[in-house]
Amino acid sequence: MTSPHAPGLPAGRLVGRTVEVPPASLPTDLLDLLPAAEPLAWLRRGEGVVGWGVAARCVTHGPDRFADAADWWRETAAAAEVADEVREPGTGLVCLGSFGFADEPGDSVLVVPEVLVGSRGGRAWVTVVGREAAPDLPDLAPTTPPDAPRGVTFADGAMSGAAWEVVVADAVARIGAGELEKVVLARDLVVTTDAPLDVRWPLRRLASDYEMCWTFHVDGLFGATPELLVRRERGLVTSRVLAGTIRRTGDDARDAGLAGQLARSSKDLEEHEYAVRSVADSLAPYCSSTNVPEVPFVLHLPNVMHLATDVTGVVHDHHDAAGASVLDLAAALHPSAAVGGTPTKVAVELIEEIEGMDRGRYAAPVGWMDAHGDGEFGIALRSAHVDGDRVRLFAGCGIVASSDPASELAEAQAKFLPVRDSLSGD
Ligand SMILES: C=C(O[C@H]1C=CC=C(C(=O)O)[C@@H]1O)C(=O)O
Repeated sequence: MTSPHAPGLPAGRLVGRTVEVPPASLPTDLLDLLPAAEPLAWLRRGEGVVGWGVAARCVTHGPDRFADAADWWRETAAAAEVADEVREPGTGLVCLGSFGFADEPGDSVLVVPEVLVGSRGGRAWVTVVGREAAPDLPDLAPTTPPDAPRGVTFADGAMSGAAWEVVVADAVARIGAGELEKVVLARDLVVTTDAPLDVRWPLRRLASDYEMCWTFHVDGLFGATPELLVRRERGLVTSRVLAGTIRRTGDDARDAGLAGQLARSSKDLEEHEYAVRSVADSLAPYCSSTNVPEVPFVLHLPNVMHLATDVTGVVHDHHDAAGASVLDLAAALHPSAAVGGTPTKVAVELIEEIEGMDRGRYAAPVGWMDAHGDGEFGIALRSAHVDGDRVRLFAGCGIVASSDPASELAEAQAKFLPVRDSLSGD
């Protein structure tokens, strides 16, 4: 079920080129290049891709949303003619994408920008894509900065905090009764602003305040996620698994003690183990070898700390076009136990039954992919969906048998902070 072209887009094969540019000719912050209309971004520590304009767009939905998008991409890339003088992952034809969490409702989107600017390892490039003829290279100068959001007000989304605690308690009871081992429950907040939000404002804040996260925006979904669902680079696969969280206090000495507490917490280690196992099991059929560290490390973010494990592997047949693409891998991994639960099917059904909201594209794959199937997809956490002057923020927590509803609510509040703060006008 694909809609291959956005209304108004001309038909015809994609033609373009990638040229190398001196990094010094670009602004230090690639976000400064973005226009207000339909900006696209995937950046970490100043490296990654930004884009604008729509050369091609595909919308899928339903249980086959990943497979339909992968088919569209293979066909689109095979028909395209893009002269690539750089030949690195992320050069040549590239799309950015964001997928729905659940099979229904909601759309998943892939966009090929007309202009994409990339930067990695000291090299920078520009790709331009048009229909039947490659467009001229654009002037790469900073655009007019975004206006700060005004009149920002916050309200509960589908549920108040108190009602959500009752739902968490219900999940704990069901886990205690043996129905499942773990479920990740989320809630939403609704923000309204006086005028339509210019998403470049929160993007700049998130990229500078959460530089160890991947800051993204695709088709209204923006955020800064610490969790890389999967990276595929010339056949090498990496996945950063996060699960198990403790809030930071802002006092470095106390936080160091809390990090030790997190690393020894049986509740958090159990929650983490489910997430690592779900990722390793899902990658195994696609890889000739995988490496799963036995002990997690503690990832420090400004608002929270997480137990983290980097799982790595080598894709079968990666010299062959039949080798799994990063999108195939993301589809196989979604939803991992960091956002669904264990067993997956029971957890996803429980989420649908008791969470009381539509997750949209929160907690699902978001990222980019090139014509060789290399790319990066993160899990859209610490994220929000903007629609004009209305923004929906999301945050969730892994629930296991020993979870305490009040602590989980406090953890969810801490996970709202990155996007909340990014919307403040100062
Ligand atoms: C579901 C979220 O976080 C997941 C990822 C890392 C740690 C988690 C936790 O400790 O509960 C969650 O599984 C979220 O941030 O909305």
